[in-house]
Amino acid sequence: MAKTVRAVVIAGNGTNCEREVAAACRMAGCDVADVIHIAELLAGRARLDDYHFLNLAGGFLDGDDLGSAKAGANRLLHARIQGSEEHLSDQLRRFIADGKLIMGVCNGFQLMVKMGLLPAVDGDYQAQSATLTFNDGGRFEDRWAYLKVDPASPCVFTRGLTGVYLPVRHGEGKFVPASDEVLSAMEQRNLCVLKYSDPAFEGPAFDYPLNPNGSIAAIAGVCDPSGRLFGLMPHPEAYVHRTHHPRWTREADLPEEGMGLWLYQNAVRFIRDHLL
Ligand SMILES: NC(=O)CC[C@H](N)C(=O)O
Repeated sequence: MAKTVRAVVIAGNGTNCEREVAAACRMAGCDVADVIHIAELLAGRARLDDYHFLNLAGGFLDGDDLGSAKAGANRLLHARIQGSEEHLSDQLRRFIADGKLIMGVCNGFQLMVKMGLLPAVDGDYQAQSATLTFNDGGRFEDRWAYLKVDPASPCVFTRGLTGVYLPVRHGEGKFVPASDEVLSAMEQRNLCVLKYSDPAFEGPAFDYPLNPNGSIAAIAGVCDPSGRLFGLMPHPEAYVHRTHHPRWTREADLPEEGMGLWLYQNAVRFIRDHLL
């Protein structure tokens, strides 16, 4: 296990992007990218402690009943490991305290926000301080979006990036902080990592269609103050190769690697530099 970069993707109860996320992890240089069913973790047959990089994939956890990822958040927060006194949340707290990385995509981002893992402005990873709710348009949005990166953000995953172009596919992508205080604390600490933007990545785009869901302050992705926990509505695992680009047959000069891969490569670089 020594010197190997180990990623895990949690699956089950309605996730549908776990294989793509695992493939992106491997393409970015993870030596291990295991897809583990949540039931395996709860049975104690797999442990978060064995990994450096936890991925929460997109999908429709519990059929979006009660609001996307709400039931899943309760499960991850309160479920006990069978035959033990330990809760899964104990493993999760240890994972964060050990300086490891977590990325939630779409339903995984909704899960992190509803658990309180993001934005966690005060470093309290258990109090929910924002939500992701129904798109302003009232419809599921399936399109590509331009995302401007905050260069001053502590986010590990976006280091060195200016902007990325990625697909979104969600019905509940509107990010809403619990209060103006939460929003201003997030802005002050540069936790609003990704904002929907114009195609040149010049500034945030507040209006539809560039902002597909009416997110407050055009927020598309958020990190915690450490920069090691990150969630975003767009799907980086869906653009890891040139041929995933919607106009790849018409646009010459597209690099071989898709822009989404850059986020995973930054994660691997951080793990090699700090955790091995
Ligand atoms: N692609 C996804 O992960 C979708 C998340 C959630 N089911 C929604 O529609 O908002």
